[in-house]
Amino acid sequence: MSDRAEIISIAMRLGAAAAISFFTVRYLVKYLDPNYKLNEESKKRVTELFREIGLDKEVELNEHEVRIATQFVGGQDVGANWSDIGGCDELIDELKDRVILPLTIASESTSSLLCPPKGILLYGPPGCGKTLIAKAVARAAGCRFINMQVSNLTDKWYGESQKLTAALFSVAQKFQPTIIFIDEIDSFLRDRQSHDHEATAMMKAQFMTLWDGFATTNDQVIVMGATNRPADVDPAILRRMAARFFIPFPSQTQRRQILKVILREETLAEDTDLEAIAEAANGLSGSDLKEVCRLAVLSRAKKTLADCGSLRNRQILQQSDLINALSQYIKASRMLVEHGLD
Ligand SMILES: Nc1ncnc2c1ncn2[C@@H]1O[C@H](COP(=O)(O)OP(=O)(O)OP(=O)(O)O)[C@@H](O)[C@H]1O
Repeated sequence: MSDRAEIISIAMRLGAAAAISFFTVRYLVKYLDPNYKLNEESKKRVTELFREIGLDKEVELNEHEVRIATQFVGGQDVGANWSDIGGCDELIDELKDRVILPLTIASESTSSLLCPPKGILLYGPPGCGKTLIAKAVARAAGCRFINMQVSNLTDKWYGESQKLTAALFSVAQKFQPTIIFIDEIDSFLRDRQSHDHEATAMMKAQFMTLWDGFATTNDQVIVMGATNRPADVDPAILRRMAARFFIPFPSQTQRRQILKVILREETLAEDTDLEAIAEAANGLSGSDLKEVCRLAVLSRAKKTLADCGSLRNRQILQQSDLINALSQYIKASRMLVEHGLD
């Protein structure tokens, strides 16, 4: 074989070896990376979500930031409006003064005392509208809303949780103004305990350090937590959430207002007495009232179907529909208590 042919043959063998190595390494990286599939799915979800939210700015995100960005609330969910909330007028006024106003004037204000609080705690019994109110605040203030599921910050691989926690704050900063909402903050940032797993303890410490970092800048990133058990929240966290709002069980007047909001798109019979329903619904939360209304509308739909064969001519919701739904709901709740499930 001539020298030339030999050189070509060596070059071809080297090329083939390089190609095989390249594809082998690529294959190994792809299938040995435990988060490969998750990262690919996250990228797709984020692209879709950003389109929904109207986020068209080109921002570089690393793989951890992409996973966090899937927690942005978009589409239907982001729609909470003040008018979707019943019976909380005083609270809404307070939120407008203490949170929305500072957020909207932040860019023109020269005093650091005018900046919005970096931590907000919404506390009170379950189902009384904490999440609803948090979303409405984000919407009114024109903020991005990250509904942080704590499980998304915990990763079984060493060091990943810290990278995800760092990504949470960097994503929030890149898309500010942002509200990071953490439901049941007591279960994540609960009183630090000696038996906390080392990685969990490190993540909590890092969370607080990053949060403190934001507290001293002009970045508009707010951590908003909700809890039914404020006494279980780590005191260090409580101290960082200087703005606290109590959302209690609604009073009778508030229950009537909530019913009015929930039923605003229904046609009610003229003699409907929401005050009487509100009185009989003593002790129920906003979420309970929503279920009562759903049951009432459902039973009316069933009657319409039986009478007319279709829902095209929907019948008017009667007081009796609401009364029956309420007693059905209360009866079921009592059974839950009797069976020790509530
Ligand atoms: N004040 C209210 N006005 C209108 N609807 C309400 C109100 N409070 C609760 N609801 C209804 O109940 C649902 C559940 O409320 P939400 O999830 O905000 O309660 P929560 O206090 O965050 O509960 P949890 O502590 O269990 O997370 C809401 O989506 C809404 O439909």
